[in-house]
Amino acid sequence: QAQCAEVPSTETYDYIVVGSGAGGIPMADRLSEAGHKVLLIEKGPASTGRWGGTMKPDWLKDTLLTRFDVPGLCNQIWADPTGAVCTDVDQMAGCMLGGGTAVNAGLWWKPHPADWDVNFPEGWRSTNVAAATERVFSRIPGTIAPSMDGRRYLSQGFDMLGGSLRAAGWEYLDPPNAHPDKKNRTFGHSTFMYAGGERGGPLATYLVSAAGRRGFTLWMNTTVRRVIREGGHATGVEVQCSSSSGGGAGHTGVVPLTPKTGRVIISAGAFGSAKLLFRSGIGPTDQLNIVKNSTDGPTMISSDQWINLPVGYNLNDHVGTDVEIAHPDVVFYDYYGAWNKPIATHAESYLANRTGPLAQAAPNIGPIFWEIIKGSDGVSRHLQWQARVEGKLNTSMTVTQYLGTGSLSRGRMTITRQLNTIVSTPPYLRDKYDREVVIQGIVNLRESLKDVANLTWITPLPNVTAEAFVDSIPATPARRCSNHWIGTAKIGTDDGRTGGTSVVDLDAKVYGTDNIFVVDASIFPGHITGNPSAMIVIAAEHAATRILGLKPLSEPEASSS
Ligand SMILES: Cc1cc2nc3c(=O)[nH]c(=O)nc-3n(C[C@H](O)[C@H](O)[C@H](O)COP(=O)(O)OP(=O)(O)OC[C@H]3O[C@@H](n4cnc5c(N)ncnc54)[C@H](O)[C@@H]3O)c2cc1C
Repeated sequence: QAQCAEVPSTETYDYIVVGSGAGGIPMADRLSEAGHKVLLIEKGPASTGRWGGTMKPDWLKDTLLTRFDVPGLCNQIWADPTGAVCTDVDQMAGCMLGGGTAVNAGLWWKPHPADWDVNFPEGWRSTNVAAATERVFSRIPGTIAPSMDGRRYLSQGFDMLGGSLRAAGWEYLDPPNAHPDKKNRTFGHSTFMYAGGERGGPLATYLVSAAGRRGFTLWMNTTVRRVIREGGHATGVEVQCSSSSGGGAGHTGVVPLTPKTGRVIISAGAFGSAKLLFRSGIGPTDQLNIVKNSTDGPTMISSDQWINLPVGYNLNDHVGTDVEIAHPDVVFYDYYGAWNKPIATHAESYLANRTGPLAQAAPNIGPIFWEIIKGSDGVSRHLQWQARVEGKLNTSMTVTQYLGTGSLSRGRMTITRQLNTIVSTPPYLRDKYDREVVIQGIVNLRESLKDVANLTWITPLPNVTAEAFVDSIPATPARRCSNHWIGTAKIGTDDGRTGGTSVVDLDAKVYGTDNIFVVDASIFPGHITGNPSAMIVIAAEHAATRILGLKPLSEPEASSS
């Protein structure tokens, strides 16, 4: 049994960052870089080998690598999520060091300007975040050729589908991240955050520089139960050893902030951050009452101190719509089988040089292609299509359509008495023009592929209309989820306490508080073109600059609370 250490009550921190995902790691790095004393608290265990992770198949056992390091094993999260994912969330979410960036497929996109400009407020537009974007892509450039010999393996699916799109007039981008503004009838190889043939990303960059600083402390296996506050001022956080984190050593007790000037940054993900706000008495009254009636009741802040904000509303995810095609040129590779029994020469070349199919993401992802379609409401909507070589046949490709920027549907997450979060209102296709664009995207893809010799449509079948097909798939997370959850603590100038929709202000500070911030996917007001992790890291970089620029609390602040 791992030990559970008491928190030393005399040690205080300038910043406590809760959650080590795409938002939390870069935030903790920037704050420590500025000379502050920073504590990063992660509820899950170590993931990649560098940080002491241990989960691995036999063929990695004599190496430092874990399953999270090897791109070709990223899909194991679907076969065996135990110990790596959150057990208090009804969706797939990484609960370990790195959060989603430890378990995801590593797709890594420089945002289209509209990803900021359509939904984010002034101060967070594409021109405002240009410096943050630069910084992120200089630290994590991403690659379209992850194998260390620069070769792309298993490219039959890419060649067939990419070649067909090209023949239909779609433009090839080399590479896509050199042209982030070109998202209309374009395609390219997938860009991954991988580096050196391994996962890379925030765990291999920002966390490494943070960990090298004396003022930085990392606790894993430690869950933050609540932010302790007096009115709108946080004084510390209450932590407990995580029960579900594979037995690593954690901490229990109350961690104090540096008196007066200390700050808490909540970066626990779209579900985790909302949950922590609820448990800290911040959110809609119906949700806070559920917490009050749970095991948290006795320690919950009294109801006269509750801050009524629309936490949990504005939930969004890309609506995923899968189509399946088959072509005799396409060759399936058994990435799932590579867990127990990788092809020997592929395991050898990966271990020796980080080359070959196992240096690439499962299950052979790409091409990625984009289209912008205007709904009859006049709103342009961005579609990203993501192909992978798997499906009903050995020659199948499944292609997922994500509806992103411009989508108007929203849902809601709520909490249960057992303190689990649930998607109580799925955000998918509630807006009729969102549905119209999803359908039109499929019509357009069929049209683009109609002259491809020997290509067969498996789903939808040729005699099914795109409309009937889209309507036949339930608008539920089980069928439409893309694992790109955002929006539960929206950023904006319309203060949610007085009828507005926003939970945090332009500095990512929770309305009604003077030192509690939320920085992660939760603050995104609306969805974006592609997979979100790079944009979340950019948002964290930008938020860090803004937060570091705030006056210390001991000095009077013009716009506080
Ligand atoms: C299977 C999967 C595949 C994906 N593929 C891609 C992809 O290829 N490309 C891409 O861009 N995006 C992908 N995503 C999405 C992306 O990973 C997430 O959008 C991103 O990681 C979210 O960042 P975040 O900082 O908001 O939260 P997270 O990365 O989820 O981090 C939150 C962290 O907080 C911790 N935490 C939560 N509550 C507490 C608490 N109370 N106390 C302490 N710690 C806490 C969690 O354990 C977690 O580590 C994928 C997601 C999944 C699940």
